[in-house]
Amino acid sequence: MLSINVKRQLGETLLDVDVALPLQGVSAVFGRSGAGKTSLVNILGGLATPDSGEVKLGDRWLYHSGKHINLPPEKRNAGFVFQDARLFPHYRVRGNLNYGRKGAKSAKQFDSIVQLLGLEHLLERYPTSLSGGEKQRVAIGRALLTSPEILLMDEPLASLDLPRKRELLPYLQRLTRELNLPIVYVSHSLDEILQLADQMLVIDKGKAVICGPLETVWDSAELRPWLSQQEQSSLLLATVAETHPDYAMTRLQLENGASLWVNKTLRDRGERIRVRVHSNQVSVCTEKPVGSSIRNVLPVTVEQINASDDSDYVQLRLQLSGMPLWANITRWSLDELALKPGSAMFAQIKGVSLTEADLAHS
Ligand SMILES: Nc1ncnc2c1ncn2[C@@H]1O[C@H](COP(=O)(O)OP(=O)(O)OP(=O)(O)O)[C@@H](O)[C@H]1O
Repeated sequence: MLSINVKRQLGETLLDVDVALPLQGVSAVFGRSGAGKTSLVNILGGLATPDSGEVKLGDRWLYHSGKHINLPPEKRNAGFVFQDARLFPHYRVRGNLNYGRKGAKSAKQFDSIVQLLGLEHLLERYPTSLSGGEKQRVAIGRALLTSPEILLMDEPLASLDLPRKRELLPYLQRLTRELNLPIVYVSHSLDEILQLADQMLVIDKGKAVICGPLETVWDSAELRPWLSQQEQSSLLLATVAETHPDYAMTRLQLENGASLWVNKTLRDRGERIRVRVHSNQVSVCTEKPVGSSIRNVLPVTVEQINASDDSDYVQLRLQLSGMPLWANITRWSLDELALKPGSAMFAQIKGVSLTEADLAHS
């Protein structure tokens, strides 16, 4: 585990976090601007010192105020990737990659990281000739070549425009799948977190609001206040079952056996997938609709109705045989359908609303 129990006064905000993150997969640190995400990751990397507390990586203390332990960054065995690549302009890509490379590491490791990040054809170039996404790939390569025990990434896509984000994301996905390296990944983008994270820590005003497996945090009441109506969604776990013979659509088998058609051709049968279903794209009917254009009609039970006076819509938490599915409906619909907890309904989800950005490897 990466055990973090630290306090640090940041201007008017007290960063006060006590969590343990598993040393496998990607732990996303999510929160609003100014929540304390960068301060936390800087503390983990030794770039900032807490006022008190402890940080333990596996069985090694990185910081312990009581024992007066505070390892400098270079002794922490942590790779760091920042928002901006921070490459040395006077070194070629090869030189940047070699910087900080542990002497004993083999040429084989260098080649495999260069290949993983698609840097082969860039090795002799200088940073000024690289795109933002290419620079970040070099920065990631440089961090990996220090053979870190953990990789700390502070919004590595934040400074890139949308096309460059799209270009870099698949490399990050490959890296997280192919390297057995725990990653702490700071982001305020749920799109990135959906694609990359296994765990999620939510920080608000310096405090850890919730921390746990991605699906649990995604469904939690603690996360909901952070999300706009458009961002509200459910995460369903599924397996690729079959592609449609005539249309570019794929049937996913949900964990409870139900089917979901999505607007993408996925050929890896049996592949495990996470599906994000936007709450605005889920409607409910009291009877099974006939003659509907909507491809996904699933029997559900109303579990919870969240209505607040300051909101013009109502959030329904539905039970889809053991899986939570959220729907946003109007108050008018709520009243007219006389919905109550326990009501048996049919949920409708448009196949066309489930696109590539909503699907992630699980
Ligand atoms: N050394 C410092 N002295 C005083 N205040 C600080 C210091 N470092 C950070 N802060 C303040 O602490 C708060 C948290 O900052 P931090 O950069 O960690 O937030 P963040 O969640 O990473 O934000 P963003 O998403 O905008 O990068 C901010 O209000 C910031 O101004």
